[in-house]
Amino acid sequence: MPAAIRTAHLRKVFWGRPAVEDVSLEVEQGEVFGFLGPNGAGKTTTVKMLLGLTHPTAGKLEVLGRSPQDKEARRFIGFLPEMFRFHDWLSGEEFLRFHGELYGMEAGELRRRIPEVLEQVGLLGRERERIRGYSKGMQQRIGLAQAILHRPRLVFLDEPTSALDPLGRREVREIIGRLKAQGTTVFLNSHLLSEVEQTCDRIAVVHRGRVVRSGRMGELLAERLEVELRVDALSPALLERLKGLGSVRSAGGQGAVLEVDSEAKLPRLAEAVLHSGAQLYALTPRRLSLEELFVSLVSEKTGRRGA
Ligand SMILES: Nc1ncnc2c1ncn2[C@@H]1O[C@H](COP(=O)(O)OP(=O)(O)OP(=O)(O)O)[C@@H](O)[C@H]1O
Repeated sequence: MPAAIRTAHLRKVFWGRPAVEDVSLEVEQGEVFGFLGPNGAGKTTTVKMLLGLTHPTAGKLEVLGRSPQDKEARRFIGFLPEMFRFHDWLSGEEFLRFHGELYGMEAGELRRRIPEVLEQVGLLGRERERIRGYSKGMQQRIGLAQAILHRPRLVFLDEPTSALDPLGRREVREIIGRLKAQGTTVFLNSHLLSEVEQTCDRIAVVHRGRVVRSGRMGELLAERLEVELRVDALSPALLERLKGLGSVRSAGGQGAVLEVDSEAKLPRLAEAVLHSGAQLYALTPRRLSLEELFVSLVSEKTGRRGA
């Protein structure tokens, strides 16, 4: 089975300025893959190359084992663009029928499939209304229905929940879960990191056009820990030792909070305290959330926090 997406050293330059410097990705079929990065990192440009909407300046890419320009490959791909807003004079049903015909679906199949996807996205009963009158959340739902209508093997979702309330977001997470259960690959682009954390199997973080980190969600989150240390007295010598073991976030008279890159550092922290002659009252490790990991990764490269 070919990878759903494979890129090697993908690069795109607009008017002499690189939007994507060097992106190598491998997404297996059936995975939910999160593609993350701060504004302007090159995510949309990468997705456009994967969809065959813009040509790379350099590098290689394959989607479902084929070139994105290949018409056959396109039949198996679904796409929900960000800020989805067009054909709003059509009713939801007309809009889906129009897209189904573009995908080459037969009339009978469309009659069966349209109510199914409307149900999945929670719009059954509203399909006769014009999209112009839909709320932002309903517009995002009809866009999602369009992206999955032809049962794609690979679906690109660009900020699929930005206009949805918490219930709507949960429903989209459920839809993504069902797509995964059916073996569909989902390539998700989102700034809502708590959602990505709950939804994705693997992620890549892109920054200034380069992949700065990628891997399985669980493994990436296990890589870094925040540790709270409490001691009877934090001497300058102990503080120096702590700085050698991790990145100190805050330090006071009787404690410090620092970030370390593995659990193996925990006994070494305890040793450092004991060797300094201080009394260890507490050593409390905590895993970082995806949002904290993201901020940490991006700010390491730029010196910017709170991205
Ligand atoms: N058609 C274009 N012509 C010139 N520059 C472009 C074009 N498209 C994107 N860029 C530039 O390339 C860089 C990457 O943009 P891109 O839209 O890929 O980022 P992004 O990661 O999707 O950002 P966001 O999260 O804000 O959507 C930006 O500096 C952008 O201004």
